[in-house]
Amino acid sequence: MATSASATASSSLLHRLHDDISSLSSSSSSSHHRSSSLSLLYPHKTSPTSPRINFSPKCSMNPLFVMPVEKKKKSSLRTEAVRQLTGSLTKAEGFRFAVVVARFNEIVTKPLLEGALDTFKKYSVREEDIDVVWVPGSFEIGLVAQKLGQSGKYNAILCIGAVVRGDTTHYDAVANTAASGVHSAGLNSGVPCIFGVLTCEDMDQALNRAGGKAGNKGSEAALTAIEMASLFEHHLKEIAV
Ligand SMILES: Nc1c(NC[C@H](O)[C@H](O)[C@H](O)CO)[nH]c(=O)[nH]c1=O
Ligand SMILES: CC(=O)[C@@H](O)COP(=O)(O)O
Repeated sequence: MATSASATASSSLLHRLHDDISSLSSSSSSSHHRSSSLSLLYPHKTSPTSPRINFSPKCSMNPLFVMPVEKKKKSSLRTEAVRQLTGSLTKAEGFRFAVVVARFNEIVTKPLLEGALDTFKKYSVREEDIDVVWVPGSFEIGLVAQKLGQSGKYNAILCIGAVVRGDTTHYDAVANTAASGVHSAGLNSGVPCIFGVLTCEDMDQALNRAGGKAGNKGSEAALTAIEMASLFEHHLKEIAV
């Protein structure tokens, strides 16, 4: 509640304000201007020429009136503060990576690998912290990725291959197995295994994604490896398995 001294101070302030407005309204030319200018000051006014001022402490016009802040209702759907965890791309120095790369379609997988290594270097990953392991084809990637993940030596495993459709349904077996193999390696080892294996209808599609007009998917996969390594190292390591 306002004290009597402050109530007196506020009422003289409001009177002065009222006098100013009266002089304003008598000098203003158009009733519209008058009512609009008054409405800015007296949003609850009852008429343009005789604004009503309520000195009640509960009145919003009283300068001592404190608008009650509606107590934020806690929703069962949301907490007060939502934590958001994400991996950083700026703290890659010191991370260790293994790269499993298929030799099949080497004309494609070699530039994919080079794109990945360039990206690791750009993000300060040391050369001595990268091991490259060659396998015959994409079908073999999953098993080797899991073995490397289970070694506990790496922050992430990057898997690179190029599966290109031929005349038979062999493509489906290799592509599907490569994908499920890399996925299982991550789940079984608990180490991020990144799927950088192209699955393409023809060689043009593959070359376009190995440094051609569609970019370099090996480089993109290396960025994913860095982000996942950071997420696990900086945010998920303490979480009990
Ligand atoms: N056709 C492709 C293959 N085929 C080979 C398999 O990956 C595997 O090495 C073989 O079946 C023996 O187990 N591999 C690719 O990476 N890309 C292809 O297009
Ligand atoms: C993905 C494959 O295995 C494929 O390249 C093999 O070619 P094809 O189906 O003509 O034997």
